[in-house]
Amino acid sequence: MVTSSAPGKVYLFGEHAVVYGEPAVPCAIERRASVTATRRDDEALRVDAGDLTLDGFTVEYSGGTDGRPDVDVEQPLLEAAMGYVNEAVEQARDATGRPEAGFDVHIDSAIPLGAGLGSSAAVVVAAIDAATRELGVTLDSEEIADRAYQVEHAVQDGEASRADTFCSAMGGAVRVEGDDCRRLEAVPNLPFVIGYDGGSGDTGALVSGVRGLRAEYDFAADTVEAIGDVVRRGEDALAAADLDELGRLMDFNHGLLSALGVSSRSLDAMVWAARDADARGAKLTGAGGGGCIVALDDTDGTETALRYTPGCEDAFRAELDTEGVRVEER
Ligand SMILES: Nc1ncnc2c1ncn2[C@@H]1O[C@H](COP(=O)(O)OP(=O)(O)OP(=O)(O)O)[C@@H](O)[C@H]1O
Ligand SMILES: C[C@@](O)(CCO)CC(=O)[O-]
Ligand SMILES: [Mg+2]
Repeated sequence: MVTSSAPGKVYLFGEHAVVYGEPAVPCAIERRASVTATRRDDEALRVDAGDLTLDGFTVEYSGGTDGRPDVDVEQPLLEAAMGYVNEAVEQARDATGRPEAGFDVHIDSAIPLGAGLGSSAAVVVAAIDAATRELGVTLDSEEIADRAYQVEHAVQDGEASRADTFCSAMGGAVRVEGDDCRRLEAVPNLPFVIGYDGGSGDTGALVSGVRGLRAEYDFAADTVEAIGDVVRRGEDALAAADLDELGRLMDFNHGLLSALGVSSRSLDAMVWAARDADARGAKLTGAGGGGCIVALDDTDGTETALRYTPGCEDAFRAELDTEGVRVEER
């Protein structure tokens, strides 16, 4: 039995545009998904994902395909929900040359699902690490990041960047531009405050929406490029530890994401609550549609304001997590 964990993330800048080759800067946060993998005697995969729906469910895959959950969930919904774990186990089998290996997988996560905090990447990264170690193979973080990216790419129908998975595997603040992924060193203290509307967005559908707009309208393609420009300016502000400029650029980034149709009423309400509370800046994080915003504020103002904002279900401070994937127990 091996338990590994990996962090979620917020985007300081650049989600969506990163899918089209613009740079992005995601930052790992101290909220983790833990995955325990235990080798089985047969080839089956049994997944126990207590956080997956309101009640959670357990599903057993015999030979990887025809499993049924122990609650009444429709097959397409089940496949959508199980896709990430299934593919992560396939990657572990491939990496170890053990296509027949069966596992009991238990997932325990403090990252809300589909809310822009990278729950899918964290689960996939932790699952690949735990399952490969359980088979006696230790992959380095870069290989885990790469294999986790293959999973997101497959499950999201080819609509994924390396950003979430690289950030979760490596930890810290990272910069991703196409296949070029690196950790940013000497990052200033970033006072992140997160607002969560209790909802979620469908990453694949939101990415497809942006792809469609970009193909249809030149100005939407220009908007994607403008996000890239914001990120490049943001990197300078980050290097200069200029939090006011970072905040202004986050505000701008939110406006551009909003133009691309990936914000929502509650995300906008939380962004405005943060701005009214004198946050240095605020934007949605991740795919959008619902879920979380991230603000920069070193005072308690934004957190307090978010608590009183209709539509905001939870507000909390998030520390940068400098550690990526790690073993918790074996
Ligand atoms: N605790 C969990 N247990 C099992 N599966 C999980 C868990 N957390 C996330 N997942 C998988 O990840 C999916 C959500 O991924 P999705 O990419 O839509 O959102 P996200 O990663 O949270 O947000 P974003 O990609 O915008 O940062 C879930 O539907 C599920 O398949
Ligand atoms: C929307 C997106 O840019 C971030 C989702 O967290 C998609 C991706 O990069 O794969
Ligand atoms: Mg995701």
